[in-house]
Amino acid sequence: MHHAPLVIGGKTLAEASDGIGESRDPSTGEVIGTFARAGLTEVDQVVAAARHAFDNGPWTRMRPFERGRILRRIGELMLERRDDIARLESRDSGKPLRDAYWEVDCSARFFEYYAGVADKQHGTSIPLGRGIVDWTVKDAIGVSLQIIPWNYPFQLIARGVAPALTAGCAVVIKPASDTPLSAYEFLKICQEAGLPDGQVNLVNGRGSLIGDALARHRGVDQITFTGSVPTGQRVLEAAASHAIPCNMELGGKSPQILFADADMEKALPIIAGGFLTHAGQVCNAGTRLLVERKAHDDIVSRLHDHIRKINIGRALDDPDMGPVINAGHKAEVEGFYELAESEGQLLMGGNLPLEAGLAGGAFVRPALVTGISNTARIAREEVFGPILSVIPFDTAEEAVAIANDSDFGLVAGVHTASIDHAMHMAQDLRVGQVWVNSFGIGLDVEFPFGGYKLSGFGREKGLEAIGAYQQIKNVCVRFG
Ligand SMILES: NC(=O)C1=CN([C@@H]2O[C@H](COP(=O)(O)OP(=O)(O)OC[C@H]3O[C@@H](n4cnc5c(N)ncnc54)[C@H](O)[C@@H]3O)[C@@H](O)[C@H]2O)C=CC1
Repeated sequence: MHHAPLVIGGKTLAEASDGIGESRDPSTGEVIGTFARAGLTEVDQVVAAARHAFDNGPWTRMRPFERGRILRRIGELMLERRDDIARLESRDSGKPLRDAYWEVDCSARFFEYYAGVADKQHGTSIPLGRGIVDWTVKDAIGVSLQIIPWNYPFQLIARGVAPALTAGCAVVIKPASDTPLSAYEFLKICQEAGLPDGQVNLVNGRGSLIGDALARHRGVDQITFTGSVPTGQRVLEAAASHAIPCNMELGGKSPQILFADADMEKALPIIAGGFLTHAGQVCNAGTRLLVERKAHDDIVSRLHDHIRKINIGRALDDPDMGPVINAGHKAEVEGFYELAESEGQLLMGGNLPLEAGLAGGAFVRPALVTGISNTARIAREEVFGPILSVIPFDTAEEAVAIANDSDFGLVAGVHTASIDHAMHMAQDLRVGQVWVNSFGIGLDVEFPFGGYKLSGFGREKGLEAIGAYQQIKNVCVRFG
């Protein structure tokens, strides 16, 4: 049985003021770990520890290449422990084992990548004429609060913490209570790699209690949040109470646009992966399939054949699709199936695992919805489950109009053999990222990621992410 303590200023605290929480395996419903649940007392302590590390600790004063060496070591240690971390993450979050391995590998890539840019954070020199020298420096912003959701807990910690440390920040991590376990593995790796005490701190606990108190805390200088739109809006209100900047990575209802000229054999697994990965519990899941009308019946029949064969099972057995995060979320997803049935035709797939031991799991079946338009609720609301809304279009202009007719704007996929269609879509789609004949390429940490509209603002990943953790200071010197 795992236990995740708090880690505050380098000290490990097995107990906390809000008691002990339990974490369940979504594949079986069984308790697999416990965690110390922080309350308001620990909120003050953890912010004080991070502030102390930032204001007085060695990290911000270290030469950037030395910081880079420690960051690189964190990535190496992740890869050395990938088996243990992946198995823990697979059980705690319910994602198939190979996806959990991907999550660890991707986390290591974040640290490798930002280790390499730690010593390349140059300012600029601004010409103002003789007798004046003006330049900018990139200062660390201070204490960064990282509020983490339950779908990719280990990877989303790495995605935010690596650039924050690269910039010289101190960090407080607040994981989601459904997946509290792997964050402690991350903290242990940081300590072993030689990260100074207090530079990264961990507090598990209730979002509405400590998440809110942390976001309002005057000792916090910046917030990176990934999660739902309503919670993100609450975090923004808390941040506004002391006017600090935020990176917001919220939800999506991302379109995949399929033209009849696309290579259907190649497009099919990409479209299916786009809405089935981690049982659809991915912010950038491609859950709206906009299909050129003449290809509609063919792709629906191919997709239905595909999802019929989906093998659903216990995450550690590495099935095609594992469970959703918990029984409450399963009920929500099933509510969306009822909605879909009332709005269009629901085509189900997959075999539910009914053998003994899996009956307590939060399993749902993958589904397609046809016979709807883009005004249907099922085509507009984020389900966070494996359900694909299929909507026909006749022209490229109509495809763009339907794709953009959404509250969200995270990513889009385009499947076509025509360079004109691809370029037209890339120019006109109001989303943060356009994939052509693909929908994700693996360990993609190098390019920026983030949304338009209700999908949020700010960019994660790539060189763009570091800016969130820096202040630009201008220095102007007159001489002579
Ligand atoms: N964009 C994404 O990647 C994700 C989106 N979601 C969406 O959110 C829905 C609900 O999932 P939840 O786990 O309830 O997500 P949530 O958005 O409520 O929680 C995300 C994080 O925020 C924390 N939190 C909750 N209330 C807070 C508050 N008032 N102040 C500060 N932090 C707070 C939570 O403890 C967790 O760490 C999902 O069904 C899905 O639609 C969930 C996870 C990831």
